Amino acid sequence: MDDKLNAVLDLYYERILKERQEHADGISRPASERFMAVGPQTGQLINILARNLKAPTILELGTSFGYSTLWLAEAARRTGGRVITMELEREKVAFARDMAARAGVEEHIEYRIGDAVEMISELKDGIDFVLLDLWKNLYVPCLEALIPHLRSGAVLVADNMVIPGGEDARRYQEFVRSQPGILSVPLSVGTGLEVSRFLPG
Ligand SMILES: C[S@@+](CC[C@H](N)C(=O)[O-])C[C@H]1O[C@@H](n2cnc3c(N)ncnc32)[C@H](O)[C@@H]1O
Repeated sequence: MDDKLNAVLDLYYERILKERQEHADGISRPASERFMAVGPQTGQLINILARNLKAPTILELGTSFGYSTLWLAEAARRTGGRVITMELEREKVAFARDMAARAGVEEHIEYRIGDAVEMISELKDGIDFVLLDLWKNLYVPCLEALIPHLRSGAVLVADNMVIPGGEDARRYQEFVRSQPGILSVPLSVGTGLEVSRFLPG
């Protein structure tokens, strides 16, 4: 991490803490205004995992305001890879773009606006790393759409397995663990992750 990127991550972190405090105080905001960001531990973990890959194509499902994108973009910059990130809300993406430019990593990120489930099927490239962090009922349909695009050795990280957790998270864990060629474990980092690797054959 360089100073420029760290400074932007710190700005996000202030916002993340504020949002958590508002939640604890019972203040509710519409989803369109909420960052719902992964937090620094998960950010660091996805950066470590993605940095271990050679020139990876990294796919992020659920950009929101672009916090996790920065951790992934830093890994892309180091490895000669790139990040494709998908988000429904155009205004969030505009903010994410500005912050990535401030952090100096914008050239490593391609933003795609729309429904990720539909856009996955249009992917032309093989995918080496995936962060699943959109609405939880979409994790299973996203994985179904993703499997034909995964390169051997691809790593998948799914967020929010424990907080908020629930039926959708359990369904995803059962589904990913039952897929041929996928090894998968839960990890108690951040709000609870499922980390999986695609190793067919
Ligand atoms: C938990 S937030 C992502 C947080 C982000 N990964 C971070 O750590 O900064 C989930 C985001 O997924 C987006 N989303 C929900 N359904 C989607 C869909 N079908 N396609 C694309 N994005 C979607 C929401 O608009 C929301 O911004």
